Formats: sequence, structure tokens, C-alpha cells
Amino acid sequence: MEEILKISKLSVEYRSGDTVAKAVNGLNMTLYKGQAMGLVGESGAGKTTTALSVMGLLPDKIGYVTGGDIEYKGQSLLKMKEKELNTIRGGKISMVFANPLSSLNPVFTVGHQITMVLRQHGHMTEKEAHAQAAKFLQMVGIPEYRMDDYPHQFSGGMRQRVGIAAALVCSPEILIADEPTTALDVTIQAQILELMKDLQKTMDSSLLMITHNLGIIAELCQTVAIMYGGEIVEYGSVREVFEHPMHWYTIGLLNAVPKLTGKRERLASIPGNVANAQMLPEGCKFHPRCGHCTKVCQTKQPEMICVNENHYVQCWEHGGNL
Ligand SMILES: Nc1ncnc2c1ncn2[C@@H]1O[C@H](COP(=O)(O)OP(=O)(O)OP(=O)(O)O)[C@@H](O)[C@H]1O
Repeated sequence: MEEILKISKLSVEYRSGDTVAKAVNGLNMTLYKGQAMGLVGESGAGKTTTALSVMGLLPDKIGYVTGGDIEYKGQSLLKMKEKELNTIRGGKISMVFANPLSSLNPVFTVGHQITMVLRQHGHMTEKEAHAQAAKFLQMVGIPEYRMDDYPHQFSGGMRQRVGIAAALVCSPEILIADEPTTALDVTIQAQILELMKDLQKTMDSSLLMITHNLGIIAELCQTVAIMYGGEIVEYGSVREVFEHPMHWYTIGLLNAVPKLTGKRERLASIPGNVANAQMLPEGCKFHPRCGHCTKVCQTKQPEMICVNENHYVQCWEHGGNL
């Protein structure tokens, strides 16, 4: 399989005054062509920061990549010149945000905004770009006559579909979707996910789906990466990780999912709070919340262990070099 996006030992910090938040800490992740990968973790795990780093959208003078690299088809995005980067970001790699109002410009019609993306990345004439924009809006269920409407004239679900059309219109090789359906009700959510699944398959693009929702991952993705404290703590095929979770954090996340059938039981939760990026613990970052923590977990960071070719875990309980 062709490696399309490779993140190696990525570290990202947010700095404000004397405060430093270590949001991403030596993260490794590889996305292959045509693959759909889920990135899961509690709020504050560093998922959005990872996505923003790939897109070059970390907040200016606050967010800094402090280590590691992000490669698109073997080329470092972090070392690339601005002009070259602009053709990749938005063209070859694009992103759907949780709140489409923040990514759509309120003063331009949606048709104009999508046409602009195409003019910038697709090297088309105005007429060609208009036709292509109409085609993509139609694909996401927005009729052509709505092209002259402004974002505020659409419902939340429609806006999200416009956001998806804008992200897909240049046929990106990588689509990053950050909680694309959290703001929508479940029926619209299902429609949008189905749409993304179809479009991703038709275009053979790779998908990085960021979500809290494990059901979405099971539905859409072949592989899943579990993130905690700015690191991937478990990774593998969705089947392997969901059926045989090995990290106590993954086990906790899976146990916290409500079940629709069987005896009604109290929902399990993971004790304690998510790791504070301003005060990360020594050793395994999950150890203060882990009921199986030993001495080594408190002092030494475990390495990622290969359980089999479809499953990797970073937990002392499953081995590592002491
Ligand atoms: N602009 C910012 N300034 C300072 N700290 C930030 C900023 N954005 C994020 N952080 C911190 O970085 C850490 C990671 O945040 P991030 O938004 O990447 O997590 P997340 O996993 O995407 O969470 P969520 O699911 O809530 O979106 C958190 O501790 C957060 O408080």
C-alpha cells in the first residue's frame, strides 16, 4: 500500500505567556492511499491539534510544532515553501470542520466560495469552475439554484454538506474530517456519513476521521488510532482493536459506549480527568487513571509494541524494554 501521509514523532505546543500546553507529544501515524482511519480520544487528547498541524492551521504565535515531521508522499510539509504548500493544502489535502460556519465565509455565496476553491487549485476558467461547483453541490444534495444563497440561508445539515462539497471539489487525496457530524441530529448525521463514505470510495481518497463516536469509526474506517495525552496509545484494524482492545484506556472507552440491547447496566466511565497538557505525568500518561498501574508505568514511557501486523499497543502490561 502507498504511504500518503506520514506523521513522525510530531510534537506541538501552545504557548501563551508563561503557560505551555504540550498538546501533541511524539505522535507517529501513517495513512495509506484509499484508507479510512479513525482518530479517537477524549476531549483534549490532541486530535484537532494533529489535524491543524497537517493543514498548517495552528493559531499564529500560539501553536508551534516543536519536533518531528509531517510528510505528504515523502515530502516534508513542514519544510516546504509557502507556494508549494498552498497547492497541497486545500487541493491535495482538505479538511471538513465540526462547525461549517467557521469555515464558510458569511459574505460570499456558497457557489462563489466553491468556485474560488476550484479557481485557486483546479486551474479552471470561471465557467468550468461554476459547472464543477454545481456538480459537487448536487452530489451532496444541494440543488444548483441554491448556489447564489449565503451560508446563513442554509440549515446546519445543509451547511455541513456545503463544507463537504467544498472540501471534496478538488478531489483531494486526503480528507481530514474533524467531528463533521457532532452538531447534527442523528438522521442527518447518518446521511452525511453515508455521503462521505460514498465519495471517499468513488474518489479513492484517504480519510482521517476524527471523532468521539466509536460507532462512526466502526461504520466508516478500516483502521483506528486511539489517542491519549497527545500520543497514539493503541493502533490497528478496527476489528482487532474493537474486538481485542489491549490498552486500558481503549478498554475504558469501549466500556463507556451505551448498549441498546441486553440488561440495563450502569454505564462504565474512566475515573479521573483527561491528561492535562500543561502538566503531563511522567511515565505512561494514562497511569494516574489506570487501575492496573505498576511502578514502571509511573516512571517510564512504554514503547509501541507490535502485537501482530494489525495491532500495536503502548502499555507496559504487554511488554517493552525495561
Ligand atoms: N489555542 C489554544 N491555546 C492553548 N491551548 C490549546 C489551544 N487549543 C488547544 N489547546 C490545548 O491543547 C490540548 C489539545 O487540544 P485539542 O483541541 O487538540 O484536543 P482534541 O482531542 O481535539 O479535543 P476535542 O475533542 O475537545 O476537540 C488541550 O489541552 C487544549 O486545552
